[in-house]
Amino acid sequence: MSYDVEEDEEDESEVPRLSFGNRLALSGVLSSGYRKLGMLIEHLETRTWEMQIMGGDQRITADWVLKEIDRFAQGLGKWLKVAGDDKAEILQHSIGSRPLTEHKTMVEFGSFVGYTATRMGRAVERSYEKGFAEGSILFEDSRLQGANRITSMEIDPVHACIARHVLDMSRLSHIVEVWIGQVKDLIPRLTEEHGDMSLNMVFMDQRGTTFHDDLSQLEELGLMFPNCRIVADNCVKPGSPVYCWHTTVSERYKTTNYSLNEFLESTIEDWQVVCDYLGPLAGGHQRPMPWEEAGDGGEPWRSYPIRDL
Ligand SMILES: C[S@@+](CC[C@H](N)C(=O)[O-])C[C@H]1O[C@@H](n2cnc3c(N)ncnc32)[C@H](O)[C@@H]1O
Repeated sequence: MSYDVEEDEEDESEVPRLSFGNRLALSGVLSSGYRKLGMLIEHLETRTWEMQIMGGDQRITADWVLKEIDRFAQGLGKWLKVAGDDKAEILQHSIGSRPLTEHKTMVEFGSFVGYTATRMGRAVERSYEKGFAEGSILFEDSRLQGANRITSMEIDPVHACIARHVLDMSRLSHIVEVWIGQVKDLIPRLTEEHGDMSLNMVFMDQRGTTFHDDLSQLEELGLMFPNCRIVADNCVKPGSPVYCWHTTVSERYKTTNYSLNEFLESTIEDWQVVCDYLGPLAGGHQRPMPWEEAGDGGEPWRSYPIRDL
């Protein structure tokens, strides 16, 4: 198909030639990963439009958006690296187990398309509805007086824009905010915006090899309230060995390592590591990092048998 602009006889050299034929229009510029995300948005927009013309506007909810993303991901070549299926169950339970006391917030590291951000936002919204109906949550508390209840951090601006759009579609933008940047640079902003000990839930889903550094920054800045729940995904695939070692041996954490299947992949095993932070004064001395403990003559720490944790 060609979209050549008709040639203008007066000034031929100045006429821009817009042609898909010569591949000017983005093809080759977008990676296949981004193209798949474009297809996801197209799927969601088309399904939304279909619902609207059928008069089902009120059925477009966060749960519906999550189901549509699941449906899209089941298509051939459309798998998405999101925490769905069994992984979502653990996350959902963790959110439900943390009370929404005033001035407590939750954070996600790695938004991607906003799938878990939507799940977390919906879980919080459900708690508001329940708490407001029972009278245990005041309406003003539910909005934290203007501040968001969940912050999701994302390094890739394209992913961040998609996540914001998905949250808008799910009508959860008043609960979840997406911040663009690297987790390590954005963590200090949590202290500025929400204050010390403001976190009661953390979902780690960025890059496994940085989990332990990001966790120690949270500890150093005193951001986690005692009993803060930390759920870390993809701990075996691609893997976060130092984080698994630290959370398992440190006396500051009560940790359970769950073995489960990857989203929509019944033959691929992965771990979600769930810890409760017991507070800065918990336990005796802090154990050194594995490479410090192994020393020069010791067994290289990389050969530490992760399955013995
Ligand atoms: C596995 S995906 C997150 C999936 C999402 N939590 C879900 O389940 O719907 C990982 C995301 O983390 C982002 N990411 C990786 N390293 C990061 C970092 N250091 N800071 C912020 N985002 C990061 C990636 O761009 C990617 O979008």
